[in-house]
This record gives sequence, structure tokens and C-alpha cells, in this order.
Amino acid sequence: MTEESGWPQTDGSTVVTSVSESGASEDNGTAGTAVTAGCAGNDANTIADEAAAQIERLRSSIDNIDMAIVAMLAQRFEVTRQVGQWKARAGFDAYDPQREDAQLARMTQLAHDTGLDPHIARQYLHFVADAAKERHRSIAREIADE
Ligand SMILES: C=C(O[C@@H]1C=C(C(=O)O)C=C[C@H]1O)C(=O)O
Repeated sequence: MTEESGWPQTDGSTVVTSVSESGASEDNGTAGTAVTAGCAGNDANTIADEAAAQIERLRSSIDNIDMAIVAMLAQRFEVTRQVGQWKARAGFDAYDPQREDAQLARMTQLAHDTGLDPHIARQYLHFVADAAKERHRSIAREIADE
């Protein structure tokens, strides 16, 4: 049996981020072994078919995760755009090192807690914060030109 889990949405739907086999997968394994017993060629085919099916299933999970990440990134850049407008109006610098230090510490901890390589979490933060600051500077130039 296949079990899906993911992120609940406000409309009651779920963004499926993980699909796992339960119980039935052991049955499938047994059936597969029985059918291909004693024939290396068939074994190879069965493994290739199983691998192709599993990869397709996992890739659909990857596609859902990527779509959720991109949708959330769009929201993040909308919020940082608003921060940029306020900074530009007030004449604040785009770069806030204290804020970024606090974010880095929180993301590094989260990475440890969730089993993600902390280097990836830090790369992510640098990437989005650098892009946000670039946009802040361009907003500041636009406001200065008005
Ligand atoms: C968005 C801001 O501006 C910059 C970008 C940040 C970010 O993308 O998280 C964090 C700090 C600032 O260097 C902010 O100050 O909140």
C-alpha cells in the first residue's frame, strides 16, 4: 500500500512531499522473487522495472517539493520587497548583519535538527539574502530617482 504525506494547505488539500510503501511492498518483493527465481536475465529486468517505477514515484515527490519551494520563494521575495521599500523610504542600509547572523544561527540549528547538511542551509540563506539586498538597492535607486 502507498502512503502519502505532505504539507496541509489552507484549502484542505495537501502538497504531497513524500510517498512511502507500507506492508504491501514486502508482498511485492516476495512475488517478484518467486517469479524470477533461477533466471538472472529476468532478475535484472525485474530490478530495472522496479527501479524505474520507484524513481518515477520519487521524482513526483521531488516535483511537488520543488513547486512548494518555488511558491514559497515567491512569497519570501514579496515580503523582502516590502522590507526593501520601507528601508529605502527611511534611508536604512540594505544589509543588516545582525539580522543575518541571527538567521544563520537559526538555520544552522534547524539543519542539524532535520538532518540537512548545514552548509546547504547556509548557502540557501546567502543566496536569498544576497538576491534580496540586490533588489533593495535597486528599489532605493528607483525611490532616489523619483
Ligand atoms: C530582508 C532584509 O534585508 C536583508 C536581507 C535579508 C534576508 O533576505 O533575509 C536579511 C537581512 C538583510 O541583510 C531584512 O533586513 O529583513
